[in-house]
Amino acid sequence: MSDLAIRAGELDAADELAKLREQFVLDAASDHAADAAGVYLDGNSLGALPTAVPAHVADVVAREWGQLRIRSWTESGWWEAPERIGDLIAPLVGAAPGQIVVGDSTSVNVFKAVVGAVRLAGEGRDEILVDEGTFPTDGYIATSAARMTGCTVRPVPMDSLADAVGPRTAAVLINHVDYRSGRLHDLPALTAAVQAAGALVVWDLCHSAGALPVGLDAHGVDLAVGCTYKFLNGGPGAPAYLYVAARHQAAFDSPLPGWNSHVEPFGMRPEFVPVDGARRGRVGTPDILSMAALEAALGVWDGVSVEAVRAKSLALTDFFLECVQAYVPAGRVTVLTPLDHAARGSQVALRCADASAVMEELIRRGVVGDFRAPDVLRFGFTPLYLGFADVERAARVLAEVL
Ligand SMILES: Cc1ncc(COP(=O)(O)O)c(C=O)c1O
Ligand SMILES: Nc1c(O)cccc1C(=O)C[C@H](N)C(=O)O
Repeated sequence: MSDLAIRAGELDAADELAKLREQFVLDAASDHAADAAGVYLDGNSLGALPTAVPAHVADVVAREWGQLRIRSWTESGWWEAPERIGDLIAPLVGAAPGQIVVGDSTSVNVFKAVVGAVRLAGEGRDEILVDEGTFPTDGYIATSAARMTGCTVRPVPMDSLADAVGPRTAAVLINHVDYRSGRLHDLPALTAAVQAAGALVVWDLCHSAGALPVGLDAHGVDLAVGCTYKFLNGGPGAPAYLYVAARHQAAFDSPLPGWNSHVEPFGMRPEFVPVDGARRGRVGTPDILSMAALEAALGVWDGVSVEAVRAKSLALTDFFLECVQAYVPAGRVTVLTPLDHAARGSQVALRCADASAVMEELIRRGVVGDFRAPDVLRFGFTPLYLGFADVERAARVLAEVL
């Protein structure tokens, strides 16, 4: 056994979060090659299945839908689900209750948040800034939102964002963690810089929520969105969420007012009168079955602190980098993810020739990460269910493949 494999065993033995792995379904019916136990490093794309989910979803289907039918909207708490589940996510992103509503996709919530931010910014501001490396959907939607609000959209490199924001800027849309490189952007400093110029900031938390502390309230963020199928393990297509800071809620003017965000949904009135609070971010009927899976998945967080998860995430990525350096032939990969903890999310991205073929072979051998064009191997680290032995094994298999 190598020194690193021995160290991995010691680190796992000392890991306070190691027990949480039992709350996930991992490797039960895996069909990967028998000589390599599976390592799931793609929780930054689709989190693993929490064991509590199937029974809860089955109950919602069989009893709440099957037997109670329409009564479940009131008797099973279906109607309140978007805000109730929003309040379960709130502590994970540092928000007080009453500011997060769950529903729709991240893309749709980006639209609500960006148009909402431009409207909140008021007259005389006609520019939306987006971070240059943004996940594509955010850029597409910001561009469309700009067309619809009479704004122009300007992609800016993150290092010059604080200088780029100015008196014409209405809103700035930033990915908290860059999906490709894993770089963590400085939310407190950038929020302050945007607001000092009189603009509003919208943070996309897809790659940070559930992996590291966000501190939405503490840092005075205006609006935020995120998905729940990555580090929150809500399942494929799980509903996303929208955060509107309490101080903006009364003036938040959603571009997608629906009957669910009406003050009196069952009044069936022709004119729209928005409801107060987080519910104003709703549009139509909540997707109850997906919400049921998400609600059960969030139970994993009972008694778990995001700070502990962050500490383990950094330890896992540090250890992976150390193993890669020790095992992989020099010069074969380039690390794209910042080494500085303050600038690192919960993934490691490696640039590598033939990255697509390399990832295909890794997956065949049971080490599941993903490939992002043109040449990036991406490995996501979910501290709730990954251990140090997994990490050591993944680096060893990578070296074998390379
Ligand atoms: C940063 C980021 N924003 C948005 C999305 C897209 O979200 P959705 O498919 O929920 O609209 C993703 C991933 O799919 C993402 O990584
Ligand atoms: N949402 C996804 C999907 O429906 C299929 C495959 C991948 C995804 C992803 O989430 C991709 C992810 N946002 C990324 O960072 O690349």
